[in-house]
Amino acid sequence: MGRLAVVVVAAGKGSRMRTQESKQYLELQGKPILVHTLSLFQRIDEVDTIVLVTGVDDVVRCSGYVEQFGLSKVHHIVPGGAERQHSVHIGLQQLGPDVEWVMVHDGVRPLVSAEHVLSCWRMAQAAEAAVLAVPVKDTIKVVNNAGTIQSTPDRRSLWAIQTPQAFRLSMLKQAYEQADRDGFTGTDDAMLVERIGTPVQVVESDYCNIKITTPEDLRWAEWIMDNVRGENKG
Ligand SMILES: Nc1ccn([C@@H]2O[C@H](COP(=O)(O)OP(=O)(O)OP(=O)(O)O)[C@@H](O)[C@H]2O)c(=O)n1
Ligand SMILES: C[C@](O)(CO)[C@H](O)COP(=O)(O)O
Repeated sequence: MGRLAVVVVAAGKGSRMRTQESKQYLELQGKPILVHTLSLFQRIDEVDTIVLVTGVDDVVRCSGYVEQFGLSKVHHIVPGGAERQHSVHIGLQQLGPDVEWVMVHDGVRPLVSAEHVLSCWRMAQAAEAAVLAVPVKDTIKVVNNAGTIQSTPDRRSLWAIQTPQAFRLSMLKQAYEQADRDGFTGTDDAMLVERIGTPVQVVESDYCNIKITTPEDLRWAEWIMDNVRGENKG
C-alpha cells in the first residue's frame, strides 16, 4: 500500500474571527487549535507524514509546537501563499514520489473524527478522490445583488463540503498545475479535481466537523470537544 501524507493548511489570517492572533493559534481546552488538529493526524497509524503550511512569521513557533507536543510525523513546515489554494499547492510540492495518497485538511477543523478521516481515505483508494461532507439542513436560495431570490435548488442534491479531502497525489498535483495554468482559483481542492474530469466521491461525515471561522464557533467547538469528541483533545 502506498504511503499516505496529510497537508494541513494553516496560513490564513482568520479575518472573520476578528482577533489579533490568527485563529489557528487561539486556545481550545488550553492548547492551540492547530495543535489539536495536528495531534489527531499524529495519532492515526495509517498517516506516514504531515506537511504543515503556515504563515511566514509562524514557522518558528510551529517548530516549537512540534517539539513540545511530540508531533514527530510533521516532517515539513513551510510558509504558505496568499490564498488557501496557493498554500495547498506549496504543501503538495514538499511531497516526493514515495507518497501515493494525500489528504488535505484545514488547520482550523480540529473536530473531525478519526473514523471519518479513515472512511474518506478508504473511499479515495477505491475512487481516486473523496471528500467529507454533510447534507445541508437549511433550505438554500440563490439570491442576486439586490437581495432578491432567484431560485431554490433541490436540497436533496446539496451537501456542505468539509475536509479532509483525499486524493491520489499524482492526480491532485496535475489538477493544481492545470488550475495554475488556467488562472483558476477554487475554494476547495475537489473543485480543481472536478475540472480536470476526475469524479469526486462524497463521504458522509457529521455536523461536529466544523471549520472554526467566526467568534461563536469557538464556544461551539469547546462544547463539542467536551461533550462529543473527548478523543480529539490533542
Ligand atoms: N492563504 C491561506 C488562506 C487560508 N489558509 C487555511 O485554509 C483553511 C481554511 O480557510 P479559512 O477558514 O477561510 O481561514 P482564513 O483564510 O484564515 O479565514 P478568513 O477567510 O476569515 O480570513 C484555514 O486553516 C486557513 O489557515 C491557508 O493555509 N492559506
Ligand atoms: C475547503 C473548505 O473547508 C470546504 O468547506 C472551505 O471551502 C475552505 O474555506 P474558505 O473559507 O473558502 O477558505
